[in-house]
Amino acid sequence: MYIKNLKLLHYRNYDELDLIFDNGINVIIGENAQGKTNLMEAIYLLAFTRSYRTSKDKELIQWDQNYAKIEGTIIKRNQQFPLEIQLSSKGKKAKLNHLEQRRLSDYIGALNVVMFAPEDLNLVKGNPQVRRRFIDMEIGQIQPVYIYHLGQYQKILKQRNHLLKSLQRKQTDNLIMLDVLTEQLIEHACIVIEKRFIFLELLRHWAIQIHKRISQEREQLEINYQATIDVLETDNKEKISNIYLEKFKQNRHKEIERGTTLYGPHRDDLIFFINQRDVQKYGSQGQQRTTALSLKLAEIELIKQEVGEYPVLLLDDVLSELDQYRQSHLLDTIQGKVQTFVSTTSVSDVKHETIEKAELFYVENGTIPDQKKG
Ligand SMILES: Nc1ncnc2c1ncn2[C@@H]1O[C@H](COP(=O)(O)OP(=O)(O)OP(=O)(O)O)[C@@H](O)[C@H]1O
Repeated sequence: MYIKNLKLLHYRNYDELDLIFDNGINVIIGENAQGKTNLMEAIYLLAFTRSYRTSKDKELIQWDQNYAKIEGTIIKRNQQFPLEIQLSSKGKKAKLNHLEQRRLSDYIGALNVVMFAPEDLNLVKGNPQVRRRFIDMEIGQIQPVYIYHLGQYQKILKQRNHLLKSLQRKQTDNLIMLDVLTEQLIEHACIVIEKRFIFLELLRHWAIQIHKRISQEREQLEINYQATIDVLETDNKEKISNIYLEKFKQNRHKEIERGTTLYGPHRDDLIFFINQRDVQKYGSQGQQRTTALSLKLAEIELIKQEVGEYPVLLLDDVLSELDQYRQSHLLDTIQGKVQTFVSTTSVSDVKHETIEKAELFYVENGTIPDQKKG
């Protein structure tokens, strides 16, 4: 799939923008603070309805305006799909084929995007939240129903935590309510964890072989899921549910004492091993980068496998962070099959052969003077 055109209105530092893109490589070039990342962010927003930089939609609206609009047409299975996001003080609207989609899960998945930014190099080294976000976003765009279950899980988790806090402070003794919320929580936890296991198996399939290739057959990558309960990836939902039930039963006092939910997918993590050693603890910076790159490339292949088309790739300021070898590997892999947006302050950061074939967009203070108008 690819994005044919993008229109921005009052978005960040873009007053009005109307661009046509190449279905190959598009390079966004500009000095610092001109609007390169804002453009990448707009494409990301079109896919996920939210930014990866802020949770406050208000920040996305141009300072002196009270609404913003992002429109794009995607081409998928040789058909055109218009997408639109409207932001205002009244909230957010997401339209697919000109029709407003009330449920997030009815919109997400229309446009598949894989984002690779310098923060992603932190995927291995960073905190567990970064890795959970990575799997949640990826599963969500392949299987939008996952977003629904995750949303329900988080909603119940919040209620349960609130109740545990009240129990801790002895403001209530409603243990029946705790049982009800625990049961509801487990129901969605099981679906979340089961979908994560399925995703992980697919991710492993691609990431391990890609990592092997980038490391020139020297390194064997392993990816483990670390849960807060003793569970096997082969366990079925019923078994997982029983394990959770038992865990919560045994630790009721501990949870009340701490005033929070101690078990569940919101506390799970991924652990990466190279040649059987924990990469987070023992890996060199290079090995951590190769792991992050392998995961991103695996994601691209996985989406192709599950959705039937390659996603759009956003490389936000990340090429300069990769050495020549890793950059070549990345660009050679995607060339000719994945529509890619590369942002950079200097064309010299991007391989010459790539620049030669790319469409170039020069950004200057929220405008692209030579834009190819849609
Ligand atoms: N809501 C907004 N309204 C108007 N301008 C904004 C808004 N939010 C951010 N900006 C401006 O957008 C610019 C930043 O753009 P962006 O983050 O895309 O920079 P960049 O070109 O990627 O730069 P760098 O190379 O430094 O990352 C800044 O000048 C900032 O002040």
